[in-house]
Amino acid sequence: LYTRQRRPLYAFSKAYPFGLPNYPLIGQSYIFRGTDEDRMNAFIKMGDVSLKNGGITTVWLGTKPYATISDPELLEVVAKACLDKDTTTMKYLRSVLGNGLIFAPIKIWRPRRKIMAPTFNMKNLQEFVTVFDKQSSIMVQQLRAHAGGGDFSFWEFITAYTFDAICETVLGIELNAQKQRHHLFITAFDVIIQILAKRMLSPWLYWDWVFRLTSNYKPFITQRKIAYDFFDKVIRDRRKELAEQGADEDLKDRKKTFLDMMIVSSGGARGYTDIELREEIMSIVSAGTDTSAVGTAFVALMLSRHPRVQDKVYQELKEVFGDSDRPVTWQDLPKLKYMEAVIKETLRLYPPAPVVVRDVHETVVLPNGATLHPGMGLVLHFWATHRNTKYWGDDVEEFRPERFLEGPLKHPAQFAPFSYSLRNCIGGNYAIMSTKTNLSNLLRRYEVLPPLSVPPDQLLAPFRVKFDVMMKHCDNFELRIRNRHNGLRKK
Ligand code: HEM
Repeated sequence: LYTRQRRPLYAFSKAYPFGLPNYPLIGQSYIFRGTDEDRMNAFIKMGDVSLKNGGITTVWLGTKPYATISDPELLEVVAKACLDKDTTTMKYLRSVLGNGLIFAPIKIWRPRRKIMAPTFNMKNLQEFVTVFDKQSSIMVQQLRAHAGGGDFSFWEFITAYTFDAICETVLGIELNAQKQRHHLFITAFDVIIQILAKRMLSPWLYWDWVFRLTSNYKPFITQRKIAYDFFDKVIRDRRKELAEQGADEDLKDRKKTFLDMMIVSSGGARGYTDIELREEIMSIVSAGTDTSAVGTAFVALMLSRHPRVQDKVYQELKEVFGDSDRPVTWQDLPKLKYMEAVIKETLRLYPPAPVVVRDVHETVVLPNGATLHPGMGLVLHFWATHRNTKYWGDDVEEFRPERFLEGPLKHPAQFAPFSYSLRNCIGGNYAIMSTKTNLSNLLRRYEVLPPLSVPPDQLLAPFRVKFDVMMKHCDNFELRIRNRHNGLRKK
């Protein structure tokens, strides 16, 4: 494997070493052995070494070296120069999402991003706030059984909320995941993600013939079909409805969904095929559900550990809503400035997508003189960038939302939970608006408290986290809630 073309890769790795043995065929991928928590710890270790080495280190996954970046100045350059996702690890996600925006090769990605971008404009997002409000009010109702009770997992409530909100805004259907639980389609999604996460970080499963021999293959195929059938039916029904109305270009009088808008913006009946539509719709659903749920759930955990911060959020809610339990409107959201700082500070410490993996196709010279070469991979390490003391100061591990209210950051790429540059998250504003609406309803009704299972002297310890295709809390986002007796809610 040591050929002349690969010489620069070895030279790079020598200049920015990770410091662990690099074995033939598996490289350093053995650091990802073990549980989901071990996998996240391996990513954290990569980030720590990168920070210690001035924001860059090299980790070998199989026979490919990955430059791991944690300095915003370097991150800014590579995020712009290397737009293609890493084929080695991401092709397995493509085996489900096809050429959907999130993993599409760059040639397909460009025109598709142009079609999707306008559907996320602010006016459309504002209309979705009524859906966020309706669905989060259901969540608040469902939580009643736990008010004043013991520890419970917030995860199942918040994940059902995001599924309901996403399915209504994207597809225009009421999934009712919050009321029904265990929806066939959600189970399918869960199983697919678990299997893909394992495959992506296990080079020995990269060969299809090996994967086919494992016990994961059959459930993967079965669940993928369930997911496809679900989306295909929604798309067929929607097309039919639009055709029956005889005006698939005119959405003026109906409540818009991403599916409708995508049919229109791709060119109506002459635009996206059903498969292309399914790819795009599945991309939004899969990119938008777990990420938002993880983000909001970590905010709730943080508030449960930081009562003074929670008090300030509550005071702000009182200023905006007074004593009313009225629905949240889009006009309320920009007023919740402190809440926004709390959300950002949580995303800084616990970014739901802690890393993004890209490919290097052309030579790129970095501001520190390092040169990336074709054949390398790239890890944009947001977790570590968010802990870079050069930009954040020595209190990086502290939860201090005020840092987002103290004027502009030192570098635009030092805070990148939604990634950076052209291929960043298209749903960042959607996520913040959905989270703010959800928290406004949750926190007007309940106070969130830490779980009794965690000893008081451990409450401010960093959370134990794990990685499937996303970062999550090892203890399933356990907390307690209590009704606010002095509260705003009259019901
Ligand atoms: C807290 C919530 C969220 C986080 C932390 C997050 C984070 C990210 C990240 C890190 C990427 C990868 C960007 C890259 O490769 O550099 C991404 C891409 C994407 N996200 Fe999000 N996301 C969130 C919510 C959402 C929501 C709510 C939606 C849709 C409703 C969404 C839709 C997408 C799509 C479609 C892409 C692919 C964009 C492209 O490749 O052009 N995300 N997101």
